[in-house]
Amino acid sequence: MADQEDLHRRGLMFILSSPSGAGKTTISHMLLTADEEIKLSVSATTRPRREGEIDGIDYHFVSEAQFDEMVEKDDFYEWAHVFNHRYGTPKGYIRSGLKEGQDFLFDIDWQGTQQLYQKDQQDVVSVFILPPSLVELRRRLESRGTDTADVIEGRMDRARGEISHWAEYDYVVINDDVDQCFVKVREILHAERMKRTRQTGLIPFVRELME
Ligand SMILES: Nc1nc2c(ncn2[C@@H]2O[C@H](COP(=O)(O)OP(=O)(O)O)[C@@H](O)[C@H]2O)c(=O)[nH]1
Ligand SMILES: Nc1ncnc2c1ncn2[C@@H]1O[C@H](COP(=O)(O)OP(=O)(O)O)[C@@H](O)[C@H]1O
Repeated sequence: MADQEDLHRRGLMFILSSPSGAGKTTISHMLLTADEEIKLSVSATTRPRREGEIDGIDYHFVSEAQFDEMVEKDDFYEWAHVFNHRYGTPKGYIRSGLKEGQDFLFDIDWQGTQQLYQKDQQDVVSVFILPPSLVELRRRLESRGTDTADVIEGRMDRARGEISHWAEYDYVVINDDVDQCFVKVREILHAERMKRTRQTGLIPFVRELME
């Protein structure tokens, strides 16, 4: 019989993706505040820090040379080019955390999502967040006030391409009202945790019930 250690549920890799500006950072923060059992997988990026972002909390902000070195050392689970910058998920503590049953939230794009699915089918759960319209998407990017007009145009140009990957995700949620969207995302997380195939820790308990 497998020992108790093996019977713990492995952690979930819970992915939120969306076109830029649809609200995944907002929903991620709400989820991380409401649910103490999930931690953010903090990505490394070569993009400049935005006002209000904290190094090591929102991202690990690294230079091009530091990113190159991490790629060479095979330090990433996955990495991708997005908007002229590079973003990657450091393996680091995620690997051991998952083994111990820690759930992680990933705010990554469709390229990263595909790479995680290739590596680890059964622990990945992916959610794609859609904006209610492209007009509203532009309004949100403008109202966020973190990007120049050129950068906003670039993000709008890429939005259609990103949305075209929606069918590769397990779940799709429209972020019209932010509170309603958050509740839906949280319900997905709760339901996925209870999936029978993840409840290996219950095996001894169920055996006892059947005796
Ligand atoms: N593949 C991959 N994508 C990432 C990673 N970290 C962030 N991203 C994605 O990079 C894109 C740009 O992120 P960011 O510059 O923070 O802008 P945002 O779209 O406004 O949140 C988003 O689609 C993120 O989900 C990562 O580690 N890997
Ligand atoms: N449902 C919503 N209704 C109105 N504004 C929203 C909603 N969700 C997010 N926002 C706002 O839109 C902007 C972009 O959201 P953000 O979470 O940064 O998007 P992303 O991480 O997908 O780029 C932010 O200013 C945020 O406060």
